[in-house]
Amino acid sequence: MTVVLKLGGSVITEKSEPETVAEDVIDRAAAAIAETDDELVVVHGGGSFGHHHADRHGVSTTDGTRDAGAVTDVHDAMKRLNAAVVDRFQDHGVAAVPVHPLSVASRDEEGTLTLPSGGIATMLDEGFVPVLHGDVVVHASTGATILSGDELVADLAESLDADRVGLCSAVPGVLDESDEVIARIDRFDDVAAVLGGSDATDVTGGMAGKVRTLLALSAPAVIFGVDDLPSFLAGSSPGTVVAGESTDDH
Ligand SMILES: Nc1ncnc2c1ncn2[C@@H]1O[C@H](COP(=O)(O)OP(=O)(O)OP(=O)(O)O)[C@@H](O)[C@H]1O
Ligand SMILES: C=C(C)CCOP(=O)(O)O
Repeated sequence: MTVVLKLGGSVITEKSEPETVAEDVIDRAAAAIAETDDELVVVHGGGSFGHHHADRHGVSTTDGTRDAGAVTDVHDAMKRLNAAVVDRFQDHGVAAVPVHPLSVASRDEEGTLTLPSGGIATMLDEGFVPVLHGDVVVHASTGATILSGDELVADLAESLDADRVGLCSAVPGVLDESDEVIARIDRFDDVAAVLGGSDATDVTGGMAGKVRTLLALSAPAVIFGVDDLPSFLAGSSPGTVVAGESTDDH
């Protein structure tokens, strides 16, 4: 079983405080991940590391930069967060290894992502847990733009033919107007009215972007909070199941 798991930047960092890691949350995630026998790819978001640098330099998923210093500001911040995650995972016995998208991924002029996944597949075969992160990537005719962890998840889910996809976020699922968790989303229009951006500085779209991305996948995807991570990794679907029209379980 191949599982792609995103740890939201809002969960693993204190999103309101620049470059602050939520160590307790990373430790809880690591302990849960250490228990799974599945082949697991982890992707993490930017939280208080990537987004404010991107915002400061005016870089988004579509607005690019040709300023190398801006690229390294965003990328280096994400590498610092990635190193913190990988280190703590290894401390818990997880065979985590870092993968930095800037080094391998690119977008064409239309913004379509190419992320070679052969190395990641071999990491899985060899028992490693690749840990990727939202990043800045080169973009034809635009310089470099932001690649969100959510987009990475979607790309990897398809290229690795993942069986399950999970997004662990700061909320227990997608919430309706009464703040109740919506059990299942099949169509964007059914929930568009309750979907907002992110509470914090976030250049990649918050919850609305997440739901749109996940609806396009062929594997069923689940959005849940960190308390439900052990349950997700044990095979359950806590929180909100996002099952698009192309999803296998239809
Ligand atoms: N209907 C909704 N239900 C739940 N959360 C919502 C909703 N609308 C907007 N949000 C916001 O979306 C946020 C989750 O998106 P966000 O992009 O912050 O997540 P993340 O993936 O954890 O972080 P990052 O993008 O840094 O990786 C929630 O914390 C909440 O503020
Ligand atoms: C801002 C950067 C570099 C990462 C964006 O990834 P996300 O937090 O998953 O949206």
